[in-house]
Amino acid sequence: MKTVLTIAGSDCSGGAGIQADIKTMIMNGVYAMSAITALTAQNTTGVYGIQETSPEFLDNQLDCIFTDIFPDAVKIGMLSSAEIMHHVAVKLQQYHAHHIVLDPVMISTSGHRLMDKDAEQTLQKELFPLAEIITPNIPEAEALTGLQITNADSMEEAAHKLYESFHISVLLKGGHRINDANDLLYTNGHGIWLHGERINNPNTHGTGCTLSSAIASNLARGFSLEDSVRRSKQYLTDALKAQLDLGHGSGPLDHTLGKTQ
Ligand SMILES: Nc1ncnc2c1ncn2[C@@H]1O[C@H](COP(=O)(O)OP(=O)(O)OP(=O)(O)O)[C@@H](O)[C@H]1O
Ligand SMILES: Cc1ncc(COP(=O)(O)O)c(N)n1
Repeated sequence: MKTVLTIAGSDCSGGAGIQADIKTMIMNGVYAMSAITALTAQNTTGVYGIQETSPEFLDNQLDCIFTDIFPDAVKIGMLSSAEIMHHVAVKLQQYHAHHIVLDPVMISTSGHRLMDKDAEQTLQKELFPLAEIITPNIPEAEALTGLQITNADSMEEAAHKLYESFHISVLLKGGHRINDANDLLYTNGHGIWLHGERINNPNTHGTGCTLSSAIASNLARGFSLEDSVRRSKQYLTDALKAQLDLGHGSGPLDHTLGKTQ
């Protein structure tokens, strides 16, 4: 069985973060492991507290994982501070980790900051160079490029700029636009539009975590980057289509695709 590690924050309500990642990995046919960067107290209505893991304890988790069950791919999610980022970068280099999928989680859907503003530079300088692909949403791509993204052309411009600046593949997610669910994969010097079916479902908590974990799972299983992204987008669409409705806010996905109902 192929193995995947998520380095991310815990969402106690189970919709995003580590919990969404592990559910996704199991459903995408890999063995899931986790190194927890922070505990969050959150639910479908918002984020009510963050307790960061100490950098030394994060090192301890990563050492335990990499010296025993080596991951075939790594997904990186919430990293709340520059210090945590630095420790993750050092360990990933020390162990020659590969197939790294980096979701630059900055602000939750509910509007809460999950990454210190002054950590954005460290993310770009220390972690982007290690990644095979980054998966920003539109607000994150705007923050990273300084461009305003209002349509398909400006999505292409921003993805191209990120690709040129960091020499890595980019999946610019279009979920924040209201009329479609089209994402742009920029790789090997050109953009590929992935046209998605917009599902009428207000419960989208954890879509970004789910997509990046599915991509890491598919890369671990040996699929090409483009195939991994396409398969993952289909999995996410199916999870939205299952129409789970839990909680008082933007609820979680049905990672089982309706199979347990
Ligand atoms: N209503 C929807 N129907 C179909 N696909 C969707 C819908 N909303 C979002 N998506 C898809 O979900 C994925 C994540 O997109 P989005 O831009 O929402 O990322 P995100 O903001 O990082 O997610 P998160 O909500 O976890 O922060 C993309 O593939 C996007 O196209
Ligand atoms: C621990 C953790 N990681 C990531 C997210 C982003 O997910 P979303 O934007 O769907 O709230 C989150 N809310 N919590």
